[in-house]
Amino acid sequence: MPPLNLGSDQQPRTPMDADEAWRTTAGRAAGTVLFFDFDGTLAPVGDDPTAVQPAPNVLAAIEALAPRVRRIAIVSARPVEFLRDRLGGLAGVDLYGLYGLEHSYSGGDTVTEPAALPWVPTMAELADLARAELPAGTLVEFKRLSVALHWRTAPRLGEAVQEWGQAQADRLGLRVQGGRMVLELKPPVDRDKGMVIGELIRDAEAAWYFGDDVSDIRAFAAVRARAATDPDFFGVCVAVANPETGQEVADAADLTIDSPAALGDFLSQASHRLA
Ligand SMILES: O=P(O)(O)OC[C@H]1O[C@H](O[C@H]2O[C@H](CO)[C@@H](O)[C@H](O)[C@H]2O)[C@H](O)[C@@H](O)[C@@H]1O
Repeated sequence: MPPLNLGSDQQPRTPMDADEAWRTTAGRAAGTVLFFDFDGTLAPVGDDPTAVQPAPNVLAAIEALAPRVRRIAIVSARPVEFLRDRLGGLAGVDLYGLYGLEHSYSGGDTVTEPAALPWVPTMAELADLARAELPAGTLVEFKRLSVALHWRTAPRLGEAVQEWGQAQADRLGLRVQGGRMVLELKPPVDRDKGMVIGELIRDAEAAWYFGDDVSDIRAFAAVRARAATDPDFFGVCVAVANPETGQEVADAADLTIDSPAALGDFLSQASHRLA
């Protein structure tokens, strides 16, 4: 598949220069939505998924941007409660967890997609089975409505873990989502980052999406699709570089930023442009 930003019907009208892009956004800031993935975008990746924290400067930058745009949302594969814990101090930011199977608007209660709830017991059993059957070195992350199988600290296990995960998905009728040294098993419920973004930008005038991994490419595609049908809509897709799946993501983006810390600097500068 050609990179999304080179497809003949999806050619971005986005200026590739970030200064120009923020100037264009400033003219429609009240109709602008900013979306951020969490792991690898706001937070640097580490060995232990429970230990990661946002890069020091990103939360302050998002806080400064929030009053200047219509809406800010975090769209992640993490549960909403995890995001709330890590981003707790951020007022007025919407959280979409588990690829949109959960959400919380502006600090409100967490709402779960009803169609996913019957899958909780299956996921719990699957996590137990993974812990029992997968070789030592695999990290099993149970997220209530999904199970992530990690091999970051034991890269040699990647192939075996993916084979096991795919076999379980086939057996149980689950969906799989690949990522950075991780395979995730999810309920067969139609919800992904692209669907979330597509719904949230229906009446927006501009949107920026910042992401680092392959699941974020669907979100980029939703921004592109909106731009393709509305010449007045202004969409920008930004990749945060990663050494694993990053090339594919960068190929689909308008801009690439080096790291979560660099994203913090980029957003701080942006908040001055939207002032
Ligand atoms: O949608 P995201 O917010 O980007 O979440 C994607 C996955 O992120 C986490 O895994 C990744 O980050 C870990 C911590 O840095 C790292 O150890 C792992 O190798 C990465 O794949 C999270 O643990 C997963 O559940 C998410 O699916």
